[in-house]
Amino acid sequence: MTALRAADLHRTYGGTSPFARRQQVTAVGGVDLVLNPGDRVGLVGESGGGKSTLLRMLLGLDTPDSGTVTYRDRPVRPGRARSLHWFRSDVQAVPQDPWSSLNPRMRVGTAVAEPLRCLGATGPHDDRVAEVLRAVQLDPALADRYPDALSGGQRQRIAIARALAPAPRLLLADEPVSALDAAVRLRILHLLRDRAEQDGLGLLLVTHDLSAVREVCDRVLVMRAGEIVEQGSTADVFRAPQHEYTRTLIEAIPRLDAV
Ligand SMILES: Nc1ncnc2c1ncn2[C@@H]1O[C@H](COP(=O)(O)OP(=O)(O)OP(=O)(O)O)[C@@H](O)[C@H]1O
Repeated sequence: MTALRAADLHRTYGGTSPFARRQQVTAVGGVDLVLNPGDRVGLVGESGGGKSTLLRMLLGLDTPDSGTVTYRDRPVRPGRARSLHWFRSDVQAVPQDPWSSLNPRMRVGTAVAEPLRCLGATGPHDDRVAEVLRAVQLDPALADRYPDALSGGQRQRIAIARALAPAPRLLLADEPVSALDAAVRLRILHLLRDRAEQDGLGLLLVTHDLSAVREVCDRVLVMRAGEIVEQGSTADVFRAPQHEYTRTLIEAIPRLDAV
């Protein structure tokens, strides 16, 4: 049984009046995608290509205009939190923006434990919180702090720790290392890769940065203007990119991976 499956997803933004129709943007125009436990899939493309929109539909946060998202053959649709527990306990997300994703009035430890509480796990959760903070190379003592006192890179790692806290089977991460310095970035990418290889976590790494995909993923999807223009094993796509757009992305890889 396939875990997460998207079939022919479409999502357009803009109004339906004759005037507004001219301003419509097709954010996602017919995407198919499959993610199973243990998969390490990179979804790459430039800003505005539709990656975040696709991710929101995969997570049941947005409704496609057409097409379906299923998890273990059950439909995934936006709805009340409780009606999605069956899905959220297996599929977690790392949001793109570590500044807005953390409640400034909630201590870090409470924020990291939040998915556990929401999913009905009985506490105390202190040990699990300390474990996942250590996994993302943060001092567990940060649990007592408020997000305002933390750097962007620390917040980003807290968002990753929080997503890992309920031990999901799949992790959908939107630019999860964009705020990290080069050395920490590599360690976090390797943590994600190890979770996939050793624990069978299925990973969808959404990024504009192909070097991150090369570190972590064995399969890559290249998205442009709402469509997957190329896909294949990471090795093949890097060795012999078929699409001009993929070649441009590969040429743009920053030389940070020498750290
Ligand atoms: N809420 C919205 N209303 C109108 N247009 C939107 C909305 N969200 C996204 N778009 C448009 O849809 C297209 C795809 O955006 P999306 O954020 O999915 O791309 P992306 O590849 O994730 O880019 P980024 O990496 O910058 O997040 C863009 O043209 C964007 O302007």
